[in-house]
Amino acid sequence: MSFPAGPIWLVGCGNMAGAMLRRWLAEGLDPAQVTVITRSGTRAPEGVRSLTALPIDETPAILMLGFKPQQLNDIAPTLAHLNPAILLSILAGVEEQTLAAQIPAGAVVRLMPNLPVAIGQGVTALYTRSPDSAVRDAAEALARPLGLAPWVDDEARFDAVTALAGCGPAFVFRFIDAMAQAGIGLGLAPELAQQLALATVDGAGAMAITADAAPSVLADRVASPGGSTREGLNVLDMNDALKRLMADTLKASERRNREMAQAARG
Ligand SMILES: NC(=O)C1=CN([C@@H]2O[C@H](COP(=O)(O)OP(=O)(O)OC[C@H]3O[C@@H](n4cnc5c(N)ncnc54)[C@H](O)[C@@H]3O)[C@@H](O)[C@H]2O)C=CC1
Ligand SMILES: O=C(O)[C@@H]1CCC=N1
Repeated sequence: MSFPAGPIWLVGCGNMAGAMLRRWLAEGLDPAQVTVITRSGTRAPEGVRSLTALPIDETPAILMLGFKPQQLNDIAPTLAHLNPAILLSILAGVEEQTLAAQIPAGAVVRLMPNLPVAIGQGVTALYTRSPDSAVRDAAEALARPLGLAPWVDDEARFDAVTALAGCGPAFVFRFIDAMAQAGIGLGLAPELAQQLALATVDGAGAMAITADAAPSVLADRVASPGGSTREGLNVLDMNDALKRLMADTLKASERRNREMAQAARG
């Protein structure tokens, strides 16, 4: 699947949109197709045009919103005349209808990427109401080089997808950090503890992806009867401690996505 033709403009290009762009370029997107528009004139990758204001008398084929959801109501009026064929939004929470009402476009596609897209191992969930297969193909052509690219049929589930996969890397990073800190607490040197935690999460994740059993079963395979893993699992499992913590974590993120959607609706 090749990249869509025509000019691609990114309005806002910070941590997330910047990671997507770097990966697209690494996978062969022509930098001459890309214009980045930011408030501060971000230093763009080589060959990419970087501006602090919209070009006059030009229209992108694809316009991607990469700023914060809280900025939509200020920035949208400045984009309302562009009428791109496809409007892509990575804004957490903000619904398709809110976007379509503020920024006219041939079609709106919501993307929910996560940070590991930078290395092609991310998740980019997609949602659109457009039945146009050319629109869906173009969005997928951009999402696929970033990693897993599942379509979500029900927009009402997009906040949950965002909580799990969009925010998820932060929760995993915290977990790695907590594991390393716990190792330090047991007397390991900080550098070794961090190395062990990182390699363990890396190896366990890679194994879980290709394994013949679910992660819940794999956990039991590590736990030799009467051994030390079971003692540790008993702590995580007591009163479903970890499950409850994770449920509360995702609920809080999902709720915040809904709040941002509500604020953008006005
Ligand atoms: N950081 C993440 O892991 C993820 C972020 N997102 C979404 O990505 C979006 C951006 O988040 P981050 O990259 O984390 O934030 P960020 O703060 O790193 O990037 C924001 C960008 O918007 C630009 N900007 C600010 N005001 C502007 C204006 N008036 N006109 C044009 N550009 C302007 C900034 O220069 C910057 O490039 C948010 O909507 C967020 O919901 C979605 C999934 C994951
Ligand atoms: O924190 C945020 O709002 C964004 C959404 C998903 C990840 N980061």
